[in-house]
Amino acid sequence: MTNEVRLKELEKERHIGSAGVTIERDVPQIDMSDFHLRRAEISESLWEAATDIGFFQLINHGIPQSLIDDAFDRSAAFFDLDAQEKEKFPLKPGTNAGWEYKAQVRPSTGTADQKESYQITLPRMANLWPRESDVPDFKPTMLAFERMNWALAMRVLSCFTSKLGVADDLFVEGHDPLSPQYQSTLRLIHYLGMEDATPEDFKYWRAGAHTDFDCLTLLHQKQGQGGLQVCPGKDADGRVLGWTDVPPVGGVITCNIGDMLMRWSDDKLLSNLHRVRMPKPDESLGPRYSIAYFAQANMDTVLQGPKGIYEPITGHDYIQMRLGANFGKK
Ligand SMILES: O=C(O)CCC(=O)C(=O)O
Ligand SMILES: [Fe+2]
Repeated sequence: MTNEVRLKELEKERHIGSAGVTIERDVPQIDMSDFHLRRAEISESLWEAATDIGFFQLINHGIPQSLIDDAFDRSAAFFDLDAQEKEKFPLKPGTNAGWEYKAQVRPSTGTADQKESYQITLPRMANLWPRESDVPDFKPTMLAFERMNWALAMRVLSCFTSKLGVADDLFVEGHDPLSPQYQSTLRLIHYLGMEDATPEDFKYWRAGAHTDFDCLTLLHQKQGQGGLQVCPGKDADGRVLGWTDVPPVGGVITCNIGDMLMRWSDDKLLSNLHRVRMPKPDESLGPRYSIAYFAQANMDTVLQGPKGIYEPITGHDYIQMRLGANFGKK
């Protein structure tokens, strides 16, 4: 990979760690019901959002609420295990699989996110699943949830193909879940409760400002557990344009375009900054749980935009470059 590639995406993350101002903006809601009948209309709305703010929320998306609830419930049960139990499933740098505690340092802030996470990247899960007796139903719930998120992500991505002028099945082929090269990730996240925190602790971020590495992120939030803020870019002088709170509504899936798709679309689809702030004094200080599915093109997928303005890069090389900058690999 060239130095320009390395610099462009990573530079975007630097110098953006400060609090900034808050601005109210609409994050478009897109109704996915009757998808096959309404495909053209849905595709228009998705394109409009993805080429503008880069964020949108899906409603009537087809993932059953009972499965979302089960996934959050099993996630909390996993994080409730003692640290020495969770340490049996360590995240190995560069793998996006396993458990980490305050290990992700964002280039924008230089400090670790105040969270723990457990990541599921299916071909890399040997010895990383908790036992059935420790967290009953964890694996079957997560396998079902992972696959439904994949299917929804592919549905959304397929809506971009005709406008981009690429093959209808480009993204589905490029994220083939049956391939050993599959590297999309389901990440369970637990932001630590702040009930016993000191004023000093509030100087950190639950998740520092960043853009995602992937093609498309599907983020599940819990009703009332807010903090996610998005920023649609910078002005001509490189100042961020202000942060917008994304209301946490249960069952609604907040989506954003990631850097991999921005590059693959020759910068047509926009990957924008976001972060998770600490609760304010009048907000709940309790823990926050979220679950993100990151659709990341398979390791052997070659990312090359239709106009070819960037040099081709494999999914493998792209993700490794970004993981190295966040988890201190290499
Ligand atoms: O937990 C959230 O609301 C956002 C998480 C996020 O942006 C990420 O993990 O990339
Ligand atoms: Fe993110």
